[in-house]
Amino acid sequence: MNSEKFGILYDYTNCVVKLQRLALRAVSIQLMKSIWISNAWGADQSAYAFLIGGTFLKVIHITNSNRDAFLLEAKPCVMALGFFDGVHLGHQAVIKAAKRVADEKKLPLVIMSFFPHPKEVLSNGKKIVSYLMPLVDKQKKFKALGVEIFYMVQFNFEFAGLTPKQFVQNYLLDFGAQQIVAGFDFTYGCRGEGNMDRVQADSDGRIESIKVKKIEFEGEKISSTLIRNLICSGKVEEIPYYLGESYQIEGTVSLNKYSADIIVNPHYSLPSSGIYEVTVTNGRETWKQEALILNGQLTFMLSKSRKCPLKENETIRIYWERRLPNGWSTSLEQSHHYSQSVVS
Ligand SMILES: Cc1cc2nc3c(=O)[nH]c(=O)nc-3n(C[C@H](O)[C@H](O)[C@H](O)COP(=O)(O)O)c2cc1C
Ligand SMILES: Nc1ncnc2c1ncn2[C@@H]1O[C@H](COP(=O)(O)OP(=O)(O)OP(=O)(O)O)[C@@H](O)[C@H]1O
Repeated sequence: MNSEKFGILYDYTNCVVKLQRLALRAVSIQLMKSIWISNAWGADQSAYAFLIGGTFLKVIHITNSNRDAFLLEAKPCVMALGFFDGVHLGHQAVIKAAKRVADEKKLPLVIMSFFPHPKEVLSNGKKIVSYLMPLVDKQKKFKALGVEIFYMVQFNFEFAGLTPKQFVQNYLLDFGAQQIVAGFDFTYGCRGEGNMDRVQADSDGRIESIKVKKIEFEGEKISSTLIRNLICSGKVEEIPYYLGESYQIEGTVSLNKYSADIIVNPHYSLPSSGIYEVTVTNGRETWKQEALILNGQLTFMLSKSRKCPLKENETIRIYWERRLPNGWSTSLEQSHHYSQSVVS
């Protein structure tokens, strides 16, 4: 074989080998990406784009095993950090501060969060956190605040054991964080020893940090825990001061003869037993409604005077407005008459 022919053959073989390597890498990245983080709010893949109002929020579930594959795509960014259950007014202050910096620096706004809740994992499952909202609602709120990428890192004992410096190097720097933003009480790394005052040192001076001051209402720190407690004690009318809006849940309608049972979707919290005024929307109509919670079951008492807007099996959104004083038996009685007239 002359040298020219050999050269062409060599180039060709080299090219095929390179293409094969590239294809293998692409396949292995896809395989790595498809490794599913278990139990993550019912989502079914580890990376997907979430379309809201014509723009996308990229959601990426990171595990120990797929981390390296996603690193290949990481770009310089401004990153806000925390669990953010409910995306209350304190969380919004953090995300808005991060958005301002992202806009100034012309960098994408990224959130790095964790799942399951660190308290659940670190208590060995003894502490169950009753979430305020499922992932899909959190994503909508993030998107509305201008977040472009949402990393959800699997929180397990191996991750919890990272030293503060390892976390900063392997997760913040490696994922492109140039600036991080978190609240005054954000901690990271083994035993929660890292805090916002040592980010510069842990990143060898490569990440700047902004620590957002405590956001309070009437002298109390606004927190997811406080909102969970308000729900638990039925004080739903106080929630907008902390959340910025009424507490919302979603459920599916199951019509009975005299009432409607609402099967609440997973990862919402239900207020304590009692009668409440709620606003309901089914996408076609929005109306005020009395709701009864008894033994963890949510039931609507239907009004005698108006046609039932609910349809069997439809999904509705419920806004918790206020707890009503006693007198629910009267309403229930009315709903009996009402439903009878509809059914007969
Ligand atoms: C890599 C890493 C390791 C952590 N290890 C611990 C730990 O060992 N003990 C602990 O109490 N918290 C630990 N935390 C949890 C944090 O203290 C904190 O709860 C978590 O980052 C969520 O922040 P947020 O509650 O402010 O949203 C760790 C956090 C990170 C990011
Ligand atoms: N009231 C607040 N003011 C300022 N920053 C806050 C406030 N609440 C939370 N943050 C910040 O928001 C991020 C997410 O916090 P986190 O999810 O722990 O909220 P939380 O309301 O304290 O939750 P929990 O009550 O479940 O501990 C963190 O960076 C945290 O420091």
